[in-house]
Amino acid sequence: MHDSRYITSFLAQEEADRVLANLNNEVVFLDRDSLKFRIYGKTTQLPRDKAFYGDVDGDGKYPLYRYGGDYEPPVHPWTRTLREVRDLIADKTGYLCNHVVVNRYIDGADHIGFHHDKTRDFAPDSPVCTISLGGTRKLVFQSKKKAKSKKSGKSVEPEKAENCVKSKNWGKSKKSKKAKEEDCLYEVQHGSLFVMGPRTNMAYKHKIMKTSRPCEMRVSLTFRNIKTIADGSGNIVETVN
Ligand SMILES: O=C(O)CCC(=O)C(=O)O
Ligand SMILES: [Fe+2]
Repeated sequence: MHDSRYITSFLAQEEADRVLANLNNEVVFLDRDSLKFRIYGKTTQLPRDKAFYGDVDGDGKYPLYRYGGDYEPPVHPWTRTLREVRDLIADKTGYLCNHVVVNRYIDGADHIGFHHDKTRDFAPDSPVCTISLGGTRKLVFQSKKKAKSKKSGKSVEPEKAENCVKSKNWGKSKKSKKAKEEDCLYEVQHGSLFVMGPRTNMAYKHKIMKTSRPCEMRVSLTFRNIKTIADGSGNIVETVN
């Protein structure tokens, strides 16, 4: 799909197991109550856990990723394992990231709805590199053009993508009417890397679907290269290009 890539076994099974076990000890997640947000006038808890880590220097300067919430959570210095994975991605793909959002989906009810990533703080043309750990979940893309054309009644062909699996009854049963609206579905599995390019993020919305099937906890590491740097008090001090 456009400029994205899905690499199933970026980390070997044992390596992915070790990374997940280490992160369970190292990462401190924010309280879900601190991440409450308003939707349609109602205050709702975020349906996943989050934590922010990255390049925090000796003076407390850190990469600032304004992702759209009212509250800018603190960015902690890399843990040993997060830095290790960041370095591995840089070695293998050439993408050097200075920031990661760790998402934890405890069960199938935890999810992230359709959205595109806010890019105002991204280094130009940089991708989002996502490592998946734990339970397999469905990552779904829907083209913004198609969502629009649904309103205008015009049809738009979905793009063909490599490694993009379709659900079993994709487009067949009435139940999967929703699936017809989705262009591309990846079953993001333990140890995989999804590189979402800037053009994909611009042309598509993405989500991690809810599921009613039993599923293991999933942790995703969403690495980004952030150009906006803030000081310890949260004031923007520089923009690196
Ligand atoms: O958990 C994932 O793989 C996706 C998370 C995501 O889309 C985001 O944090 O913006
Ligand atoms: Fe996202």
